[in-house]
Amino acid sequence: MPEQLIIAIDGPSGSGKSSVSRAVASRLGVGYLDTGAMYRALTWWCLDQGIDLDDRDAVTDAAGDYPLAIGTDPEDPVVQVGDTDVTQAIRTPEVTAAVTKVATNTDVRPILQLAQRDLMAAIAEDTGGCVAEGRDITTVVAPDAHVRILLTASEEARLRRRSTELHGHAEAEAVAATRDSIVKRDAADATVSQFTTASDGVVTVDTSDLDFEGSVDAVLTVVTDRTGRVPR
Ligand SMILES: Nc1ncnc2c1ncn2[C@@H]1O[C@H](COP(=O)(O)OP(=O)(O)O)[C@@H](O)[C@H]1O
Ligand SMILES: Nc1ccn([C@H]2C[C@H](O)[C@@H](COP(=O)(O)OP(=O)(O)O)O2)c(=O)n1
Repeated sequence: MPEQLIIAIDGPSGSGKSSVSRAVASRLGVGYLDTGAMYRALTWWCLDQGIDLDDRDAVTDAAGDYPLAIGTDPEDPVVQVGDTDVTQAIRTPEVTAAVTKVATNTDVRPILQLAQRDLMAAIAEDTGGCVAEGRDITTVVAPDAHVRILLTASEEARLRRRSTELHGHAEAEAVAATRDSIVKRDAADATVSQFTTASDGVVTVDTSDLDFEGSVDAVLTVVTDRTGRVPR
């Protein structure tokens, strides 16, 4: 059994990465890293500072020195930039619409990827492990993780979940309003990361027909099979 348990989870928007990863980290008693929140917080910072997201160099400079403090407690992952708590602000439709410009800036990515590796090591040192989730964790940030999972779900299920989360229901109008933020963003994000099919050694967990607890259990089963670690 590895002393420090590193778990990498990738997948498209709405597959359940954040919520499932948090629950998995809690059940294993280890820390959590939401790498998407780092791209979102950088986007929020650029918008707040009046940095033009089309100015690749300016955004790259910001990536190197934005004052991010990311919470790694899976029960309460607070995100702060400077003195501002941006936990909610980074989930607004404005940031969601803009984040792809930052995430597809190929000069920004290596800077955040390096920061993510350092954070994962620090979290593992502190808590005995780390569950990190995003789009390129299994392939680029932590290809040596003890457990690597691609969390997927059908487009229909992902639209239904996000629509319910944002609008309280999944009626046709709400699903249509959600479509761009899922489908278009995934297509753009997929140009810089490989999260639509599993790379060698990455286990696919399809949650289309699972409820939330079922998804958590499916991931924990992979963890136990691979590492012998039994959740609490
Ligand atoms: N297996 C599941 N069944 C039903 N709802 C789920 C499932 N997994 C996640 N959800 C819900 O779907 C929404 C999107 O999940 P989230 O974790 O934000 O996905 P991602 O981080 O992949 O974008 C959340 O409201 C979450 O509670
Ligand atoms: N490791 C990562 C994590 C997120 N991203 C991108 C992909 C998304 O458009 C944004 C925000 O990611 P986030 O996981 O918060 O997005 P969703 O909530 O799943 O829709 O950042 C990335 O390119 N690489």
